[in-house]
Amino acid sequence: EITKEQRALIKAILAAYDRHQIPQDVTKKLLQEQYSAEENFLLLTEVATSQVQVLVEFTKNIPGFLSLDREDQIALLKGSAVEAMFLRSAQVLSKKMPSGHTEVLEERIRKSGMSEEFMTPMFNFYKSIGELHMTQEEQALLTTITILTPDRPYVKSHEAVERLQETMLNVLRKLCVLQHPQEPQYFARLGRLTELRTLHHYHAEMLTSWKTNDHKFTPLLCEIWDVQ
Ligand SMILES: CC(C)c1onc(-c2c(Cl)cccc2Cl)c1COc1ccc(-c2ccc3c(C(=O)O)c[nH]c3c2)cc1
Repeated sequence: EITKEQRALIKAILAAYDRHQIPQDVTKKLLQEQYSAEENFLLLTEVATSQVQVLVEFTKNIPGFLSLDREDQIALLKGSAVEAMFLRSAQVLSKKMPSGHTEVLEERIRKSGMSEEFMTPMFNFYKSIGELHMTQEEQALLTTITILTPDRPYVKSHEAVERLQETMLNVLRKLCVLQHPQEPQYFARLGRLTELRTLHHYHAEMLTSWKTNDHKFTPLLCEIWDVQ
């Protein structure tokens, strides 16, 4: 029994999630011919930069986000960007996004100069996300919940963020029961995505390994990931 307010919340978040997508002219570049490690890294950097811009716009539309302390808004974005991008790229790689050019994206990630040790956990995560068959609402809510994680570095008003996240978790819990009646454990399985945290940790090492091989990031990625 989802309340009227909760239904309005889902509608607002889903609308924002659908409205803020990477422009076609950026994702189309993934289809171009060159497949060198350098070319793949450059393309992924461009797509990631565009994805961060889209993420910032989406976050501004999360009801309640803009009423948080300004510095906390930045801390939440910086702390969640990698995890939100794992979720988004997972949706693309599990063939949910026709615009994602799934095979090409996977190929470029595998051949972008990232060390082998990150491939296995990363693609295992992609596989487990694919098996969840999340609806668009669940994807949007899960991304929102990831962004509203209170225990990110430098977040000051922990409780304010926790209250917002709790509101979203309550909605997602009810939605899962409604949308996956045959699987009462579904919401708990979504919780298993705490793997996201370990991927976040791997990612920091990935960045260092790319950096040591003199890979350049864009100013926006440097700012959000505190590199260089
Ligand atoms: C700086 C680069 C080298 C990097 O560093 N770590 C990661 C990285 C990696 Cl390699 C994996 C997971 C997370 C990150 Cl940040 C990346 C590349 O990150 C991304 C981010 C986002 C997409 C992505 C999103 C949406 C769509 C989409 C649609 O919406 O229609 C269609 N195609 C999409 C592609 C791909 C790659």
